[in-house]
Amino acid sequence: MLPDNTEYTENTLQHDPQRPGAAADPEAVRTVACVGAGVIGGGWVAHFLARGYRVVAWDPAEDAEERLRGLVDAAWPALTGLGLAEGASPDRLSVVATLAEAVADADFVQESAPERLEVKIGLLAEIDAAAPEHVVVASSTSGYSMTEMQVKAARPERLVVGHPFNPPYLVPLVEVVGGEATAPWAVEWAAEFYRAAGKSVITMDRELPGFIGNRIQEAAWREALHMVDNGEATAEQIDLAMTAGPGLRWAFFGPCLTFHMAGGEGGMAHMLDHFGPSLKAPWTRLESPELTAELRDAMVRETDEVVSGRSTADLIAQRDRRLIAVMRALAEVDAEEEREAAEAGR
Ligand SMILES: NC(=O)C1=CN([C@@H]2O[C@H](COP(=O)(O)OP(=O)(O)OC[C@H]3O[C@@H](n4cnc5c(N)ncnc54)[C@H](O)[C@@H]3O)[C@@H](O)[C@H]2O)C=CC1
Ligand SMILES: C[N+](C)(C)CC(=O)CC(=O)[O-]
Repeated sequence: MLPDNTEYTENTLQHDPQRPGAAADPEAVRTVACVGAGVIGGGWVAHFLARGYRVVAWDPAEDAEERLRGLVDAAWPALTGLGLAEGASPDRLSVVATLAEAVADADFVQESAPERLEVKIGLLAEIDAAAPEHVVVASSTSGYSMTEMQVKAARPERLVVGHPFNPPYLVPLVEVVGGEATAPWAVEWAAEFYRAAGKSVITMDRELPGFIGNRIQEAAWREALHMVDNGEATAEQIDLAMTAGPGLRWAFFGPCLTFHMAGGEGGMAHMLDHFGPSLKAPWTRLESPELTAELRDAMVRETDEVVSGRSTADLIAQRDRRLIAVMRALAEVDAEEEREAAEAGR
């Protein structure tokens, strides 16, 4: 990101005749509006503040400002430990009384309101009506397609999905995808902006229910629900199976590379030839269980056992420390491998 007094002079995006000339360079964004400031909106606020942006937030809840400032204060030590951008400060946050004020001077808008389609449709239309016309607006939705959400906006071409992972101030991934009425420049702009803001970006060229990350983790989640529903495994066993098993590997090799290694020297080809037929057995029951009241209650009860009295604030602190530890450890290994490669002249 550029300092406050930097003037935007050059367009780094590929030329797109549809793109309004006034759209700021993604690298020159100074002010981000965050609409909705709960778990995810608040996490975005903390992230953008830590990257040195000015953030203007709006949330209709009465206690929103207090909650938001509490979230930022709780995240700040972790963010400081990771390294703040120059000038980054919680003092650069303003919480305003209206949506119109929040987006009036924004260079980018991140919407993180409740996951209800009618709320998203109405809110995106309101943001679109109030925000400067060249500004890209992203929704944090974890499931709706932009095609469904942009139907009432007058300028749907600048609306994109920017799907984060919790907490957005630590987990780097954002999935960016447009709807049928979104212009390609807006998708490209959002991806470049998120990269400039320190995120790891996947740009999707088509809408997919659940995007990519949720599609994968919800497959695991569906199986967890099945097992609890059938009394086959407890929440504690499911969590341990993941954290002491596949989850540990997935922090650095994804499921494809992990299973490539399951095939030894023969790699993925041998893995599929060897285990393919037997892997089909569990696939045959991959339909969603009914989320009955009983299953809901069993899941809540068992998860409470895993929580075992810890407060949400304690869990957030534990989660953040562990995420940072994993990220630091991986960064150290990366640096060590780079040094070794340089020494070996690779
Ligand atoms: N919680 C999670 O793990 C993730 C959530 N998301 C997405 O982020 C979005 C927000 O979810 P959460 O932060 O979890 O929900 P949340 O319930 O924690 O926060 C929602 C916030 O929106 C505010 N709000 C209510 N009506 C509003 C309106 N009309 N306009 C603006 N704000 C309004 C509420 O006061 C609340 O502070 C959803 O679209 C969700 O799918 C995406 C990734 C992960
Ligand atoms: C639970 N969730 C579907 C809202 C989760 C996400 O969308 C991403 C995440 O943080 O895991």
